[in-house]
Amino acid sequence: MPEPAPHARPPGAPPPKGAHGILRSFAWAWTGLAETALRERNLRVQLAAGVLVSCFAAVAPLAPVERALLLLCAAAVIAAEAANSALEAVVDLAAPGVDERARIAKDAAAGAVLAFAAGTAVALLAIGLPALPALRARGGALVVPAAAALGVAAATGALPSPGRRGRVIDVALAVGGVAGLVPVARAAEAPAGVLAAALLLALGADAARRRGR
Ligand SMILES: Nc1ncnc2c1ncn2[C@@H]1O[C@H](COP(=O)(O)OP(=O)(O)OP(=O)(O)O)[C@@H](O)[C@H]1O
Repeated sequence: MPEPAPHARPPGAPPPKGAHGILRSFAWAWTGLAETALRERNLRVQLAAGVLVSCFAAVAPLAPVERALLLLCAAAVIAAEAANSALEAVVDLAAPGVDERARIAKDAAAGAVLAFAAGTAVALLAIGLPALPALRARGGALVVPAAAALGVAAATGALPSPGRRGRVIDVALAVGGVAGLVPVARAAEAPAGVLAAALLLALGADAARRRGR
């Protein structure tokens, strides 16, 4: 049997740092989010909530900085949940059994997610409540976009959920989600929120594609 080259990487080992392009790094980061959505129920809930916040930011009459703040908050909650999941994995690797330091680390990381989520809720109230009279004035015109936003959120949260189901269900959820984005886009005052909702739906759909691989 031939000897392996002295500097050959063992199978499955990560490539040396800096030996790949920025697109490859982006793809791994995206994979990390998709796989976390498959594992963590909390992240699936946050993806769905992120869709609702994004649709609100798209449709409500807000200043650009208010829209940006809401979208940033939604992204921060998702980022915090991904970091929390990473920390849990590292803690389980370092301390597989019950350990007081493991508990402290996990609870502190969960607290970071809670802080971001609470901040987002407060920002939503502070920015969203003053916009309600203007939204109410648009009356029935917003019923369909609001129902569609709920549908997109439900599809985004359901796509990565565990359980055995046919691919056809996933495809129906993804197509339904895309169709739901259309009325939201039509009612939107700015495209950034629609783009954010579409990205979250794409993440959910990609996670579903990876399920059972
Ligand atoms: N190795 C451990 N040693 C001691 N306590 C632990 C350990 N792992 C978890 N715990 C405690 O149990 C709680 C729940 O742990 P679990 O891993 O189920 O987190 P979780 O509820 O899924 O958290 P999250 O919702 O952030 O993913 C932790 O917050 C922590 O208080």
